[in-house]
Amino acid sequence: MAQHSIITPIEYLKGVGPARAEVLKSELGVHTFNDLLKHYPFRYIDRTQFHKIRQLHPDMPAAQVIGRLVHLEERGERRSRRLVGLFKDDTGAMELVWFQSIGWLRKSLQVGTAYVIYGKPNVFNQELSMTHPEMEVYQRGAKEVGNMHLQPVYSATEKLKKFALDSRGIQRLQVALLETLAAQLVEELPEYVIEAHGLMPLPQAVVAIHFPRNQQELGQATRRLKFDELFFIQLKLLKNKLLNTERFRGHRFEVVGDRFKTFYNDHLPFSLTHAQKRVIKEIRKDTASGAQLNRLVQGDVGSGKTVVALMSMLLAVDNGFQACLMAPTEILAQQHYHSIKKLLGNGLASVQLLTGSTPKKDRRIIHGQLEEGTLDILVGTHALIEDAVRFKNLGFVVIDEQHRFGVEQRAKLWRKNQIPPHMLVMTATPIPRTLAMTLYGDLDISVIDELPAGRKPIKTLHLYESSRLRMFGFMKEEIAKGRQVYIVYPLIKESEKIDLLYLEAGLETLRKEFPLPRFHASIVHGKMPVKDKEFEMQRFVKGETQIMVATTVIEVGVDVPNASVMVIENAERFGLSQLHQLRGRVGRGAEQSYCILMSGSKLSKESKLRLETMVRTNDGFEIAEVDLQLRGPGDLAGTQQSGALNLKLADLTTDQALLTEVRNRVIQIFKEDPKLDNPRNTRLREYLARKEPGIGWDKIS
Ligand SMILES: Nc1ncnc2c1ncn2[C@@H]1O[C@H](COP(=O)(O)OP(=O)(O)OP(=O)(O)O)[C@@H](O)[C@H]1O
Repeated sequence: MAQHSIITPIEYLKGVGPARAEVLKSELGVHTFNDLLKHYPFRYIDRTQFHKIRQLHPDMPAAQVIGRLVHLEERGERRSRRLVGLFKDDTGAMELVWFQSIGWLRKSLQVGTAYVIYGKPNVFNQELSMTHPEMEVYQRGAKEVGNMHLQPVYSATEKLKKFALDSRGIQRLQVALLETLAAQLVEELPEYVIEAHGLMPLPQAVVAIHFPRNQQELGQATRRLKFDELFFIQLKLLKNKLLNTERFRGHRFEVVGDRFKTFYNDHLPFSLTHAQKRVIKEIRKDTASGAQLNRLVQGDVGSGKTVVALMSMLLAVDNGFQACLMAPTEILAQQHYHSIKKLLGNGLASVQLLTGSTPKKDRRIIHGQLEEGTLDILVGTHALIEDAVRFKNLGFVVIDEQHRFGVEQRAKLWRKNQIPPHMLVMTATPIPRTLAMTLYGDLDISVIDELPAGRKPIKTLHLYESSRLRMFGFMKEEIAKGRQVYIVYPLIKESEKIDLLYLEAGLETLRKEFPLPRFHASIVHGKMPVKDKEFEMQRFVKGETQIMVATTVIEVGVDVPNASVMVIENAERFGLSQLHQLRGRVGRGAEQSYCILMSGSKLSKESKLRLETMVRTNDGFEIAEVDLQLRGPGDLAGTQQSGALNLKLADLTTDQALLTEVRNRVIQIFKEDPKLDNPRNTRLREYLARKEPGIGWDKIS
């Protein structure tokens, strides 16, 4: 007989076969032995807790009772046909009711026998009852000798189909599976790691997660398996990071030259925050070290990332290299280009913009300048990674809003030079630390955790439609003070048509409320040609219009310090981080700023929580944590493509402490034994060479 392993297709498991395999595949995504092994119970029935009938109450989610079935009869006709049993213990009696499988139950249940039953207590016509309880013949002494344990409950397949599997059916398959794989349940972590962290042995943990004998055992098994999941992801990520610094020597930026200094002393219109200074220092240290810089800069909205990027690029230019900055949208690229030009003034460095809509003629000129090396800094969109774009000597790359670019695109820029350029990734989406460690475990992380001095916290209000006039009045007051206002409408792809209708209806009301010539508005939405968008944006930037009506194109990066009010229409339709990003468009100057969240009155619990969170706090990291809890990491921008989040047990919101413990361990391992040559790390070396999944972890792309 062929040797089975965890990658064996599921049909070869005893009790499965081709037909049932199809059901397992299509309904539970279980294709292999491994998939079934990791189809963990979603809860356990505690077979050690019992109730007496007198203690039962309809508020209990479920209860377990030992008693005797003293009567059984069928009642009702056709649709109301049911099987009713009378169940007694020494404190009382109750009815058990079944509407399905009546024939089969009549045959299998025995009046006069003692059963352990499990189900939800109900009260019907003031009588206590249980519908469709699970029934198990009670074995005398079972409770006393303590071999009743936690019973796993699995998510099951659709009940009524042929070859369906209920939780018990899956439980039986798990038993068969664990027997078949018994010889292969071997350790995957080095012994000293298991010992140092007090971990339950893997073979035992795998069995105990499915069939725990008690809560304590379940706790230990869960901890062990979570540890493995996180451990192997970290191992891979940190190994990559190590390889990068090892294999890729970086350009050494020896000097802090004239441009950097002149900019700092003469051009900078404000003094840097401590956080900005610290991050620039970190970057200088990296680039002087001779190793390639690979760093993620996280900063909350408005924390001043652009200046940090610019000063890093100047550092490159001072050392004879070119630099580029890639943004995810055309508008953002334009914004960066304009603010960089403005900050630099004349003569410090040459800057150009390259996007999809750059005319051919200009493109050619830019391409030429790049290859000759006469162009210092190039700002743009995806257009930067096209093959036609060749640098003479690219030394530094800044990527704004990393999560919109895939890792692959990052790599493409990287390959534009023989020695790869330094790579700085900036993200305005605060990523909770745990997620950052998992997603960007291969990058160093810097955080700009301070806003420029003098900023007043934005005041956020949640208003319903009934307060619309009040809101308009407030807008007028602010405009009268010389400030500018954003109004944002949702624009979600699937319902673009409806959204455009909203936008148009909203515009009509606005025009009535804010008539020309007193008021001027810019209008920007996704359907407009880029040129028109840019024109409208610029009118607002220059202060020619007081109101900017937009769909979420202004979500990231727009910088108009004079804008003091952000009104978000249908705010309940936005995600939390999106709301936070939008709010970040105001509060960028010294004035008091406001964010007004408009919503309908019928709100789901989740929408309410989102809006409440926004009103309560301005802290991007706190908001990101709530967002993570609400949506799970899979939904956070960009995480889908990471592949690193294939976690079955570990939960990034609740297992932060464990993740830190794991990560520190992995760091220490590489510190002591970078190549994993030490025999005690053999299992880890083998892991890194393997392609197929392991018992305690899944394949990691
Ligand atoms: N140290 C500072 N002191 C005062 N103002 C600053 C400072 N640093 C940056 N700014 C200004 O703050 C505003 C926000 O900076 P920037 O656009 O770089 O933010 P950001 O971090 O990119 O935010 P976002 O991700 O929201 O675009 C800009 O107008 C910038 O000129």
